[in-house]
Amino acid sequence: MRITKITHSEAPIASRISNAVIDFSRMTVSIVAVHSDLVVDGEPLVGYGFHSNGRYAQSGLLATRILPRVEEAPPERLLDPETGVVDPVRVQRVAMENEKPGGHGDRAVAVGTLDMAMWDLAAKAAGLPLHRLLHERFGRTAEPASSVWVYAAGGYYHPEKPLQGLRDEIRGYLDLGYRDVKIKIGGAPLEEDLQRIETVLELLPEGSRLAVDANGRFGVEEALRYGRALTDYHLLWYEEPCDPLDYRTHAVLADEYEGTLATGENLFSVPDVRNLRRHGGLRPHRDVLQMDPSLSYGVPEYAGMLDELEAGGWSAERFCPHGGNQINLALAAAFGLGGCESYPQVFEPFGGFADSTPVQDGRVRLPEAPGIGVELKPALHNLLRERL
Ligand SMILES: O=C([O-])CC(=O)C(=O)O
Ligand SMILES: [Mg+2]
Repeated sequence: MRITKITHSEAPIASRISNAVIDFSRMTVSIVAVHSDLVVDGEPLVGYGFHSNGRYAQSGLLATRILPRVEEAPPERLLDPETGVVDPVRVQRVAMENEKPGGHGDRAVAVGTLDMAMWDLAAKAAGLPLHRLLHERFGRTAEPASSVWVYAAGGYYHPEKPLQGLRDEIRGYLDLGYRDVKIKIGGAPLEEDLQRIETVLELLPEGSRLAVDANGRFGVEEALRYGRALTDYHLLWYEEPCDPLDYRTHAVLADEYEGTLATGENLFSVPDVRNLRRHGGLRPHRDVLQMDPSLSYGVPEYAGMLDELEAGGWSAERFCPHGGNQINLALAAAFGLGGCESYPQVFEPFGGFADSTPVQDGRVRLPEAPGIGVELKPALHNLLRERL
C-alpha cells in the first residue's frame, strides 16, 4: 500500500449558538482525505478525518508543517512492516518530527485531524470497523463493547431561544432516545442559569440526568459560588468550571463540591493530563475526564493519556470523550470507556453517528462497516467527497 495523495480543506460549522466563552458564528473545521493505491471493490481506498468542534480549522499548520513531513517520508516509515498497511502510530511520529515539547494548542488539532484519516484508512485496509481495529491494538477488555452510553449535548445560549426553545430542544433529545442531556451555564447570571437548569429538570423522566458545562469561564470564587448553588440538583456532572490549565482551582473546588466534576476537553497532551492528575485534586472514583483525540494529536496520544491516568488509579470507565463524533464512539467501545458525547442537533454533519444506528435508551450500537463509518452518514460523506 502507498499513500498517493493527501488533500485537505475547511468546512464551516457556523451557527448562532454561544457557550459561556465563545460564539460559533465563525466556527470552522479542518477536513483531510488520505488517498491510497489500495483498490477495494474497484475503488482506491480513501481515509477521511476531521476534528471536533470548538477549535478552528488548521489549514496553515497542515499545509506548511504537518502534511509535508508525511508526504516527504519514505513509505517504510509510514507502513506496518508486517502488513504493509499504513500505521497511524508511525505516521503520528513522522508528523511530529522537529516539534518542541509544550505549547499543545492548534498543532495538536492539526495532527489529530490527520490521525483520524489515517485510522479510517488503516481500518478500511484491514476490512474492520475502527472499534475492532483499535481493540486489537489497544484493547484492555476481552471484547470491544457492542454499544456505548451517549448523552445529548446542547442547551447552548441562543438569541432567539429562551426557555421555551430550550424546553423544545431537550424534549427533542428525549424523543430521539437519549436519557441524559447537557446544557451550558456561565453565559448568564447565576439566577438565570438556575432557571434554565430547573426548566430542564422538570422535563426529565425518572432515571435521566442533567450535566452542565461552564466552558472554563469561572475563577475560583465564581466556580465555588456556582458549585454551592448546583449541589442540591444532584447533576450528572459540573463541567469545565475553570480554566483547563488552572489545576489549583480544580483542586480547591474538588475539595468542596461533592458532586461529579468533569474536565479535559481542552487538555491536548499526556504532560497536561499528568499535571491534572498530580495537581488537579480530582477524584478517580467520582470525576469524569473528557480528553478528545481529534483535538489532541490523535489516538496514540489518547492511549498515552489513559496509561498515565490508569497508573494514577483512574479507570477507563471514568473517561467520556468530548466531541460527539464517530471516532470517539469507536474509541469508547474499543477502550472500554464510560461513554461519549453526542451532538444530536448542533455541528451537523460532523456531529452524530451512523444513520443506521439510532440512539436507543441512551445507547448507540457500533456499526460493522469498515473504517470509522463516515459512509454510513451520507450527509457527511458527501461533504467530504465534494470538498476533498
Ligand atoms: O461548546 C463547546 O465548545 C463544546 C463543549 O464544551 C462540549 O461539547 O462539552
Ligand atoms: Mg464542554
